[in-house]
Amino acid sequence: MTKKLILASSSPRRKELLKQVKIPFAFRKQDIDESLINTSDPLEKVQQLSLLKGNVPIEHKDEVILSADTVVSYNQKIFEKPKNKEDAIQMLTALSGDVHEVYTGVMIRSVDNEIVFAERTKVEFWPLTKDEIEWYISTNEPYDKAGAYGIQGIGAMFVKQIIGDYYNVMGLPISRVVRELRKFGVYPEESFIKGNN
Ligand SMILES: Cc1cn([C@H]2C[C@H](O)[C@@H](COP(=O)(O)OP(=O)(O)OP(=O)(O)O)O2)c(=O)[nH]c1=O
Repeated sequence: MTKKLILASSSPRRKELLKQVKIPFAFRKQDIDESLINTSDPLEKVQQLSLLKGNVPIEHKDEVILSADTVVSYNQKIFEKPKNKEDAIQMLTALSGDVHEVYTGVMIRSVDNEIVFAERTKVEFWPLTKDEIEWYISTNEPYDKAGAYGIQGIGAMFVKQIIGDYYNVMGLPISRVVRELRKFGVYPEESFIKGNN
């Protein structure tokens, strides 16, 4: 029997990506205290945060919970969402003309199973001018995004090349997620690949 996916994330990108591959879901979220996680290792951090975010109650035995967390890592520093304009300027100035990594941690949990994993994508930025950074921030695109940019939006113009999953940068490595969800009995609607995993 197909299980019911519950997304424990308010990220519009994650909703969009699940819809893109036609996986139906409902939404359940609770506020978490992100300061509880204080590791400086990005791989550890996104996995621990996805676990914390996914700690919502399972209300029915057929439910499967999905949660995720994304950070940017550059030069031993972790960039989350910028708190203000200065923060965004600092992040984009650091990322300019260099390679950084984007990590997304994912947690999938049912009544009798749980997995946590993370994907890493390398992103290289073209050199950015001060004016370009100022203008970009004035569009307000950076504020709800780790590292102060959106690869899927205006931020696309900064990206020289990537190695790894593009959708991982957007906040959810969707092709891996689809494969892992199959193991939990969650499939795209009217799936022809059901039972074929
Ligand atoms: C680098 C990058 C990040 N992002 C987004 C993905 C995530 O939504 C966000 C990082 O914040 P997260 O804390 O991972 O997620 P969120 O606060 O948006 O949602 P929730 O905690 O409810 O799950 O940055 C992009 O949309 N594009 C990009 O290119």
